[in-house]
Amino acid sequence: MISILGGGAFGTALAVALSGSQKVTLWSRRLPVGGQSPRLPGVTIPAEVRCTDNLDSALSETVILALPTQVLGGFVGAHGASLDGRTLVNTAKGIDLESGESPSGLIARACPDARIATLTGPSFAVDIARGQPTALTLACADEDIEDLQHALSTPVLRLYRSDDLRGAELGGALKNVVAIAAGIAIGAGLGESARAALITRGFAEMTRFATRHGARPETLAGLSGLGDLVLTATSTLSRNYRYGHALGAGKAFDAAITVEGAKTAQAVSRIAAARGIAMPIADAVAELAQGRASVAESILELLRRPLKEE
Ligand SMILES: NC(=O)C1=CN([C@@H]2O[C@H](COP(=O)(O)OP(=O)(O)OC[C@H]3O[C@@H](n4cnc5c(N)ncnc54)[C@H](OP(=O)(O)O)[C@@H]3O)[C@@H](O)[C@H]2O)C=CC1
Ligand SMILES: O=C(CO)COP(=O)(O)O
Repeated sequence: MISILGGGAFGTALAVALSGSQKVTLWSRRLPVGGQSPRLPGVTIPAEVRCTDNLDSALSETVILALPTQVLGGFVGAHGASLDGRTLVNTAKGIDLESGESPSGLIARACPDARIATLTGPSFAVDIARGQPTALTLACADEDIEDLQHALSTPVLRLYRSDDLRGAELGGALKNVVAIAAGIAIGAGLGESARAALITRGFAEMTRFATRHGARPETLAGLSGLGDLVLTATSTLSRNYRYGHALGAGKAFDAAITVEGAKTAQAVSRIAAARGIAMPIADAVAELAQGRASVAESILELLRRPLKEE
């Protein structure tokens, strides 16, 4: 039995995908209307999925947290007593702006006796909900998760295990920042060559930042890092990419849409400055997301950097 907390796009997609092999309860603060989540229109939640807005009645031994990073700390803080002691699977891809914590760090603080894992990697909610083949990373720092790997895998949802929780989470958080930069490049009309350069140099930044935080470089080159970067930085299905595109084109973007990379860029830029880690692309995205620079200024700033070895 699996509980999923958060009836947005990803929580709903996982509920649909896992309901073929598991009893699934989907908790959300807004119940689906006509069997559909307002965050994933066009996907009908099967009748076997129990949908509820009563949190206490929703909890089973294994709980998937499908909430955005910036609300996760408040949520687990408020419900820590009910969630602690269970297996908690994070799906958020970001860094908490207030504390600088990873999603699993936020959960560990509120639930010290929980077994905590993170599910991450290249996967648009709509692909998972439609049963299209997907490969993801399931990471946990120091506990056996083979049982969980099997419980959350399906014939079309293939989970790889990793003990590099830090690397898996940082890859997922940082790729959103680079995806915004890639969207800016196309939105501003800089061309696909510029986007390829940003993706490549962005990947170098991701690896630099993550390894300085104890991650293994090969994790960054895996599904949770490079794999998700390739998906997110090249697809108009990505909200981070579309947000960047709007920024680059000088167009408005709906503030109700979840864009993890905007606040994460600010967190990354602040942490990197404090630790002396060069992150020029994340710095530029952070400035643009706060309206503190123009696209033209940011591009000039990146191009003016001293020439160096690759
Ligand atoms: N969508 C995707 O393709 C994928 C997303 N992810 C990651 O999963 C995480 C969740 O994303 P996603 O599902 O897409 O986001 P959505 O914006 O689609 O959904 C967010 C959900 O969180 C709920 N929510 C927001 N604030 C609160 C709160 N304070 N208390 C309770 N519920 C709250 C929203 O409710 P309401 O609708 O009422 O605001 C909504 O149900 C993100 O970190 C994302 O990066 C990972 C892989 C793929
Ligand atoms: O993380 C995702 C795909 O793996 C979803 O990306 P967006 O949040 O940019 O839509």
